[in-house]
Amino acid sequence: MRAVQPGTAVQPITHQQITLSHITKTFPGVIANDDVTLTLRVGEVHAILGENGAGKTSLMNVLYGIYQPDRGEILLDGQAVKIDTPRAAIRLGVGLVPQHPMLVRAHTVEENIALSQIHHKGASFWNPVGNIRKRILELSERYGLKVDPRAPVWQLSAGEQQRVEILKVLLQGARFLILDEPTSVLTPQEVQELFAVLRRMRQDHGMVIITHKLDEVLDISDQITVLRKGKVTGSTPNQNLKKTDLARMMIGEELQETRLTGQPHLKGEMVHLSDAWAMGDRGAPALKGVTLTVQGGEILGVAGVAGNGQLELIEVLTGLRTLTKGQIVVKGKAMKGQGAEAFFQAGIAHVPEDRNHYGIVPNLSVEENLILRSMNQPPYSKSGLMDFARIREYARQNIQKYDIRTPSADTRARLLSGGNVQKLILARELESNPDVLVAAHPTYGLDIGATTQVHQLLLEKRAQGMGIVLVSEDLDELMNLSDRIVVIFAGTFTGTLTRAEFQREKLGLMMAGEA
Ligand SMILES: Nc1ncnc2c1ncn2[C@@H]1O[C@H](COP(=O)(O)OP(=O)(O)OP(=O)(O)O)[C@@H](O)[C@H]1O
Repeated sequence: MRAVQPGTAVQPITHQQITLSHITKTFPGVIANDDVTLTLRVGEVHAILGENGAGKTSLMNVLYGIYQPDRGEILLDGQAVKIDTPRAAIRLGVGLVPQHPMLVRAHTVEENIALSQIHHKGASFWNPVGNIRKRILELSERYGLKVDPRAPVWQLSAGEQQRVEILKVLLQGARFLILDEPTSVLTPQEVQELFAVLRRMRQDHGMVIITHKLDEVLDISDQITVLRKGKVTGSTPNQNLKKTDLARMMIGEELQETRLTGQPHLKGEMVHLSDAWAMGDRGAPALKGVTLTVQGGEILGVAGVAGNGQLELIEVLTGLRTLTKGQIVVKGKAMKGQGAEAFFQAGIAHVPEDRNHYGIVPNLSVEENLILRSMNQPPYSKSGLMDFARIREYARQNIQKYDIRTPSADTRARLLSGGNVQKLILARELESNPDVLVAAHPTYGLDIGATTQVHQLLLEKRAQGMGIVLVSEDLDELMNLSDRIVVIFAGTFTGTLTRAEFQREKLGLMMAGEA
């Protein structure tokens, strides 16, 4: 076998296009992809748009060798190829940039990249890190992928970690890159940096990007393909298109924006947090003396660039993190030192940021996940006996009400598409009728139709007297829905704005700690 230095492709891959041809993929009760044909070309960013559950991720899993199609084939420059494992995909020049970086936090950038090269066909194990550093620097320079090879991963921002993931696949010799919702973990500035990198990479690569954000699709893509219920409903070059055109292609209707109107009907103080201090996971204070009040009947927006303390704030408000100093009072009761269950019993529900780890029990069914909060209580359980007929009816109603697309109530929650998992969590938390909902990025991963539906639900709940803490990085969402917006920066609040004061530039400066 020819000894090849790690990071060097066995042979340079010069293919110009890869085609998914007439792909059909079914799962029990679902046709995820129905006779789909799509071509990725070097020199193009190809966006795939579609509602939650439309089949975008399944199609990419076929391209990356995770799923085997029932019918159809993959053609590389017109020649049929077999991609039956991710390793086969990598060998043929297909790389996947995961949505959430999967790096070893204690290792450096170059160690992580070296690890990813170990399975590279013919790679040499001799001094892998030394060789890789040079290649990283070359690629960083070529595509503007700024990252320090010697930095430990735990010190990197989400955007930097994503760059490491991109470098990983480039060093594996990828010619075609799959980016599944790459902007979901990024700040607006980081999105622009990523797009600048993609524009430079386009000269040598073909890329497919999945995103629900229509502005981003218009900004970055050359070609747009829309999937609906597993089928391609249209494919068009990105020329003279507007957001409304994309919405119509996706859902067959005009885009509607939901906006809060009228004064809030305040129902009194539900939560009072005063001079709250909490430690972050890295052992430094993440919240430094913040004070806030949430009233019933209002939506309090929390704006900030990720990593400025919002995660810790959410955890403090839901009993997942203990205050090191200060007080938290829920409906007049001091709650400091109590756990998440006590907070839930006190009336606080939570839509977590990391839905797969904290939001669902993946191996339980949709029905079991829906009833998780209340299965031991009447009317679903009496004298220790569960009323399965009632539980089934409850699940049926909520699957319908929240439009959770699932083959059945018995389907394991982990088999739902990302957006439908999010709808399931929202259904469970909102139906527990809390006094306060702490919602972290509640529309993250949702298609535009579902986003509108969630916005309407939040406004309805506000009108019914629920207090809502809405943490989001989407300024439009915050400005459309909030009664007040508090801005968090470096663990402190840089100010609170009321609706009349909402202004994008002002919020941006406050988020950067400059106002
Ligand atoms: N391993 C699996 N087993 C059973 N069903 C699956 C599996 N993977 C996907 N599905 C189903 O296939 C359909 C398409 O899902 P997919 O994840 O491809 O949608 P998506 O367009 O990526 O959605 P989202 O925007 O919500 O991420 C869904 O109904 C989903 O439940």
